Amino acid sequence: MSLSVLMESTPSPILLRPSIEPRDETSIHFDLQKQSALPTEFVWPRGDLVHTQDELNEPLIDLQGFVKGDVEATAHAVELVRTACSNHGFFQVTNHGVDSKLIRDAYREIDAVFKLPLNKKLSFKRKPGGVSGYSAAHADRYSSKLPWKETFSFGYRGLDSDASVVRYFRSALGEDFEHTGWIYQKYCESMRELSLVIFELLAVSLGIDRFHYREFFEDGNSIMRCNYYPPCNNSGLTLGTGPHSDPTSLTILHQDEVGGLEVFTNNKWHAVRPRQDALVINLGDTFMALCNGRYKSCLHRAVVNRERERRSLVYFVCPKEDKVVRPPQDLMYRSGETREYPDFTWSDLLEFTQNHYRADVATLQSFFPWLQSSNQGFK
Ligand SMILES: C=C1C[C@]23C[C@H]1CC[C@H]2[C@]1(C)CCC[C@@](C)(C(=O)O)[C@H]1[C@@H]3C(=O)O
Ligand SMILES: O=C(O)CCC(=O)C(=O)O
Ligand SMILES: [Fe+2]
Repeated sequence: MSLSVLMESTPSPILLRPSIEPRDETSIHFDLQKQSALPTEFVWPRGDLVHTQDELNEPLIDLQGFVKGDVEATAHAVELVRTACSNHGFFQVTNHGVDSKLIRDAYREIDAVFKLPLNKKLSFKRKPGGVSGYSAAHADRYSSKLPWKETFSFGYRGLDSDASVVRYFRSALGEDFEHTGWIYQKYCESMRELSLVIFELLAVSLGIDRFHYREFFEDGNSIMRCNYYPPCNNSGLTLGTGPHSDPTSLTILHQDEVGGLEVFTNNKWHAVRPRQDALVINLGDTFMALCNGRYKSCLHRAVVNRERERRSLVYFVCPKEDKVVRPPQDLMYRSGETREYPDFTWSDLLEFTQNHYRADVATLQSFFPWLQSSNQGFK
């Protein structure tokens, strides 16, 4: 579906409330776990709330054969990835090598964080312009279409010899959460390992050097985000996460058994079936630029429900901030393609999404004019 048509059917990108000075904190936090009526700030436009009964027909890719170098299994995985990524950029992987006990431990630990009293959670709230910390519905950043969710995010530097995740948990939440820090240190290390395998699979499917993307991301700095979606009395009027494509490169998401992740493709929303033994993989805007638009970064959202809380663990893979994002030469020469996107850095796109623009369906289209006008990038 062309972006312009998509744009008509989804809300125009909204700009943030001027992010120079967030409003007075005391007036903008919501305790979603104690909310009875739905505040108007959480009501979304009707066009964003279209309900779906359809399920996404994304492939379930068994990684075991690919990792072992089995020729037939690799050919099968490559074909499934190529088709899915050319269409909507979503697929699920099994035999991914991430310990199922580690995933269970990660949910148990983050449940304890989200169950803390609101004033304790606000003691480690996200600082303006930053990524790490707690947020209640992003109410300090936006003044309308607030997402019905609490989030807790932190950065993860690959090749992390100094256990920075543990140090962050200890400094932000206190000694009592050091154990939680170790669980997420291990979780992020597992996510990084899996992401590098996925990048090899993507490179093979694009017919380029198998290690190209692996080497590009090896020293990357990623973002771990835990989403907590409380039950909502008026779940049909709000969204847990609004329609967007991820500005990042690759997303590795585990959703609990409740379900709620939906993908917009073929002009309709499609639910992604929860599979506790699988991980959902989707491409982000930065990877779309890294493959010159061959593969799609796709619009998706998260819906909520009246009865059950829902959680998702989302690992966003990002390159080192200052690396220039451009597609590999041999992807361009072989097919004689012209460039779809100008050079940029993740540092500039992250700055744009954190301080100037709310990531939605048109983030890249809005980013490049900003980049040019604000003389960012190559100073
Ligand atoms: C770089 C990022 C910005 C967001 C977190 C990561 C990748 C996904 C982005 C996000 C989830 C897209 C929807 C809007 C958003 C504001 C959210 O609902 O959380 C986005 C994240 C963010 O800006 O914090
Ligand atoms: O919670 C989900 O299933 C989706 C969340 C998401 O898309 C995001 O955090 O970028
Ligand atoms: Fe997303």
